[in-house]
Order: sequence, then structure tokens, then C-alpha cells
Amino acid sequence: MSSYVYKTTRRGVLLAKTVSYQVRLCSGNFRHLEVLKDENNVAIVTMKRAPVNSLNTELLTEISSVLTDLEETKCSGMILTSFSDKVFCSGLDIYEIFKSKPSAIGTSFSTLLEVFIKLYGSTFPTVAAITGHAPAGGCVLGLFCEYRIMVQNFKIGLNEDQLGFNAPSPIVKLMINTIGHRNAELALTSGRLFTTSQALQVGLVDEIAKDRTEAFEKADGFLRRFEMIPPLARNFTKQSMRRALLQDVTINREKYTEGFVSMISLHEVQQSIAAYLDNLKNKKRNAH
Ligand SMILES: CCCCCCCC/C=C\CC(=O)SCCNC(=O)CCNC(=O)[C@H](O)C(C)(C)COP(=O)(O)OP(=O)(O)OC[C@H]1O[C@@H](n2cnc3c(N)ncnc32)[C@H](O)[C@@H]1OP(=O)(O)O
Repeated sequence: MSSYVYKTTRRGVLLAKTVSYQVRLCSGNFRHLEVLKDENNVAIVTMKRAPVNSLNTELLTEISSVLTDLEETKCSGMILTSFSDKVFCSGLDIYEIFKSKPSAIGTSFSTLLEVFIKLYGSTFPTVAAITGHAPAGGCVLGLFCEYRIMVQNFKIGLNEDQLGFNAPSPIVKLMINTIGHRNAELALTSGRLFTTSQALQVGLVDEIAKDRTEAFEKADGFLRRFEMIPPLARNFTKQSMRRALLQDVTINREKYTEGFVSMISLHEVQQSIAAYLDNLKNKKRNAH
């Protein structure tokens, strides 16, 4: 697995080969995350759960705990990225929702909602540097951030319908807020995965990068936009734009979790997930 080092430039971060100025966050000891901060208090959070950053409860809990830490240490911005140059995040760990106990499915989903509340509602600006594919929960993580920069020639989208279940309503709303009702309906009902350039066209991502380095330069550029904006004003505006969805998920977290568990536990849904997994394995076999 590659280990990346980030070099500080002006107020942001650039991928670099040499060790430099940044400080490693000491407050957490993470198995699946690397968290670096530059001298301007910008955090680079790199998911590194090989091979494809599938979101199991452990990784989600680590993300949640980093977000708490970043709030407490008054972080001035965050870049969320992946160790991989092929996959940003492959979504929820399918093996935690396939043939699993309802309690395990519930814990995984409820932790995802906790991440939503902290990431979508963060006081600091957030940007996803999407260095590879981002299906389902991978796209969801990107949507929780304020801005998405995606490396060319990958796929992103909410393909839940392909797995046999529907995307819960908060994420449908978030998708509508991002790409509009018509595009969201067409995309969600077919479980569509967009190529990077299609995603840009529809507004699912904000910028395209040719590679990881450019994605970081652009992420840095996004965070620098706020240098002259008083953080308090920025945050009030952000919270007012996001309040309705945040309140809904905060108040109804248990209800949404129960709904997700019931849906995933249905026999037909489990059968669809099994077929989807077979298909994934066959694709891999045929590729070799
Ligand atoms: C307000 C908030 C509301 C939130 C609502 C959220 C609603 C629910 C959200 C999400 C649901 C989900 O995320 S379900 C998961 C859906 N994920 C996918 O459909 C992705 C499936 N994977 C792929 O398409 C591909 O693996 C890939 C494009 C991501 C990578 O392809 P690549 O060719 O590089 O790698 P492989 O396919 O060979 O995979 C390698 C290895 O990883 C295993 N794998 C892949 N994805 C997952 C996964 N999601 N969970 C667990 N494991 C996964 C794959 O089986 C391979 O394993 P083996 O090497 O053992 O065969």
C-alpha cells in the first residue's frame, strides 16, 4: 500500500515526495485512517482500508471520531481522500449488510448517520478529493462534503437500486439538492453510475482533476476561497442551508436505522445482494 506524504504550500497542501512541515494528529490511533494537519490547521484525512475502503463500522467509527477531534481543535478545513488511485470508497461494507444480524446492520447504518451529522454539519469547510471510483456509500461520503473534485475516468453514483434496495430519503434529498429533481430521479431509479465527466456535467462533482496531485491543488484552491471570509459568518450560512436535513436525521436517526434494517433484512433484498456479489465476482474472474 502506498503511503503518501503531503507538503504544505502557502495555505494548503500538495502531494509531495519529501517529508515536510505537517504534524500528525496525536489524539487518535487509527487503523484505517491517516490524519495529517498542516500549520494552517487544515486536515487531510486519508481512508486506507485496503483494498477498496469499504465502510465497515470500524472505519465509520474512526471517521466519526476524527470529525469530533477536528471540531474540538478548531480545524480550518478538511480534505477527505483515499490511499488508492483506483477507488475512493466502495460504499458500505457489503459483508456487514449481507447475511448479517439486524443489530450489525443497524450499527453500521447508524454510524453512517453519525458521520453524516458530523461531516455535513461540520463548522469547517470540507472537500472530497475523489481519487477513484465512488459507488453508493462512496458517493454518499462525497455528498456529505461541501465540494467534490474527482480524478478523470472513474465512476460515481448512487447504485443502490442495482443491489435491490432503495436509497433512504435523506440521501435522496441530498442528491436532489445537488443535481436537481429530474436528474436525481433518473439516476436513482436506474442505480446509475456516472463517469467523471458525466458527473461534472450534471453537477454531482464540482471539478475534474487529471490526477491526485491536481485534485489536491484544486482542493487547496477551494479551501483558500474562504481565507478572507470570516469563519463565523461562513458557518452560520452553511448551517442555515443545511439545518433542515441535519435536524431531520438527528431527530429521526433511530427511525431511519430501523427502516434500513427492515429493508435490508427482506429475503428478496438479501437475494438481490447475493446476485450482485456473484456478478461482481464473475466480472473479476472474466477480467483475468
Ligand atoms: C443522510 C445519510 C443517509 C445515508 C444513506 C445511505 C444509504 C446506503 C448507502 C450505501 C449502500 C452501499 O454502499 S452498499 C455497497 C455498494 N457498493 C458497491 O456497489 C460497490 C461494489 N464494488 C465495486 O463496484 C468494485 O469493487 C469497485 C469499482 C469499487 C472496485 O473495483 P476493483 O476492480 O478495483 O476491485 P474488485 O471489484 O476486484 O474488489 C476488490 C475486493 O473488494 C471487495 N469489495 C468491493 N466492494 C466492496 C464492498 N462495498 N464491500 C465489501 N467488499 C467489497 C470485492 O469483493 C473484492 O474482494 P475479493 O478480492 O475478496 O474478491
